[in-house]
Amino acid sequence: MINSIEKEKELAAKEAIKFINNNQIVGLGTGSTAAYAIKGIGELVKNGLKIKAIPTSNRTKEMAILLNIPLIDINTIDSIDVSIDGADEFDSKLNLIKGGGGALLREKIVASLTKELIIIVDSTKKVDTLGKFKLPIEVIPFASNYVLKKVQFLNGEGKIRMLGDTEFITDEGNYIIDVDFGLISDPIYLSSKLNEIEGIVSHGLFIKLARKVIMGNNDTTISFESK
Ligand SMILES: O=C[C@H](O)[C@H](O)[C@H](O)COP(=O)(O)O
Repeated sequence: MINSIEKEKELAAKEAIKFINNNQIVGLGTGSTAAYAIKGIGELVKNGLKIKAIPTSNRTKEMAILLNIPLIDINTIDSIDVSIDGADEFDSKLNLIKGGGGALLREKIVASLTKELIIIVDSTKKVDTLGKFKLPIEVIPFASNYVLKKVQFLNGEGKIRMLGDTEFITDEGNYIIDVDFGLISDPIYLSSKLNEIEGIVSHGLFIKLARKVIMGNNDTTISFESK
């Protein structure tokens, strides 16, 4: 089982990197599936592909440096041509839950700047309705208790993510609250309500950002395109 899931991730990644062209600015996602794409991009660069990349986390940055993938400062560009990233869940409208690895804030900024966001997943990530995966919400530490209380009014039961005995700290120095909202029948509404809460820096609902989801499915891949 484990191996077939890894195979699906790798197949999806291999398919996605075919959409990268010379001289593009490329967003590099975070997580175990995105790592396959980064490895593949490293190979392409070794073989002469000319790109400049923007990593979505410190982990991804380290990996890109090890693979000699040239990087560019996000604050010097106006848009990103293509980004390849993973997801924790996706639905038929290509709305996503992201942030299982805690990188959602930079990922969402990169996704928002991207012309073509390609999401790569294994077949366990496809759902009819988002919400089985607890929604990661990035909060400034000062507001964590306030946000925990506020999400209760939206029927969310949250817990601060821990790493052993201490709070998990994101690349931007924040906490993550993982919130169980039950099944999310209206992700657009929930997203807008969460955007109104002071202290939330970002949340893992990615609405209408993905252009394409490439899902590994046994020995092949299936592509879902946004309408
Ligand atoms: O914060 C992490 C990211 O949103 C990941 O892309 C997401 O959690 C999926 O990760 P994986 O490919 O390891 O399942």
